[in-house]
Amino acid sequence: MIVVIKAGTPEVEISRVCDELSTWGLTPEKIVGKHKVVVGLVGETAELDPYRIEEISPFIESVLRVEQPFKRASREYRHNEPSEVMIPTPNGDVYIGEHHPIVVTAGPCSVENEEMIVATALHAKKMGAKFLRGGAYKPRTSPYSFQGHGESALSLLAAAREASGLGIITEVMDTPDIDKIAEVADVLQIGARNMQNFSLLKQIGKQTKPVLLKRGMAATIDDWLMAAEYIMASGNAQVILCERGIRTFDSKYTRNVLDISSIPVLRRLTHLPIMIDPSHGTGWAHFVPKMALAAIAAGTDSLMIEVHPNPKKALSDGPQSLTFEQFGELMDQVKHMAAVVGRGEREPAMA
Ligand SMILES: O=C[C@H](O)[C@H](O)COP(=O)(O)O
Ligand SMILES: C=C(OP(=O)(O)O)C(=O)O
Repeated sequence: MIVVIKAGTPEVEISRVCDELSTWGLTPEKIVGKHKVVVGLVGETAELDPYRIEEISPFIESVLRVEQPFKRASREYRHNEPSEVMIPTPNGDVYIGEHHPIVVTAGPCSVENEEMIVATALHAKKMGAKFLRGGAYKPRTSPYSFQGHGESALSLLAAAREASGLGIITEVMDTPDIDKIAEVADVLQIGARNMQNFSLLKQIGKQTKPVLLKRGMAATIDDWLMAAEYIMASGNAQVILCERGIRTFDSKYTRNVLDISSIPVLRRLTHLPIMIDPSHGTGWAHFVPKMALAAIAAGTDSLMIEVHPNPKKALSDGPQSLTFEQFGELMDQVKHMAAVVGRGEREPAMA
């Protein structure tokens, strides 16, 4: 349920409404949007009569039911206003959300050594990316495949952050690793394979860094939004949803099927920001640029692109990684497409 507060209502009156609703055994959450303040209500609201709530205060405009099972993640919960995630990085605060320029995250699948991760970070920065991606802990299909360098790769990510000023996005696979990864990462990634690891979701929701939640390869959009709900219900509302391709009957030409239609669907269902990963989505470097541009045209807020100094020698995901040169070309196209849809970098205002 949400309580829509009238414009211009004094703070003290909003607090009074929240205090009263707390005494009813509900958890009120004040959400300040660009146009409205709403109070989200979580708890046993099924039997509650909205008119009884409206009677609490003359400052209440309306009381609406949230019909979706994912309450906090639903678009209704913010009265149709998109949320944004703000991430402080050494190069400045980066916003990901519907009213902001397209943000690009780039980097290798795995952190292999200091030289390659720093070189990739510097190139990504030069081309306009805002985040460096790279796995220290790698979820691999085969136990015999390279599993990532683990903890020692975290200090290499820290070195790349320092050299480039880019924010770091890296995956957490296991609950005991959360704190040490959060010391280095600006955004914690939950990978496709862990999207429904509920104990991990609950723990990641208890820490304060933003979370990139990848869609499970066989997850419906409702499953995915319920996974986001787990994180939000544990206290962390800074969730970005990342579509990375789903499994279908046809895996002959692409590794996964990138569900571009999830973008407008998510827009309708949720206020959360969206990222698209065409690298895992297609599995082939050749297809990545077209799908990246299609994702911008369809309304994504951000992209995740795998880039490697020498994809042929990559320890993981080489075939889907762009070379530096290919990434530079793609970034030129991204800038054009972003401008076409009104999501280009804003020019600094003239003095
Ligand atoms: O991003 C890297 C993943 O670990 C990789 O895509 C897993 O794939 P694989 O282990 O099936 O090769
Ligand atoms: C493992 C990764 O991706 P996914 O979870 O989407 O397979 C990754 O981005 O490193």
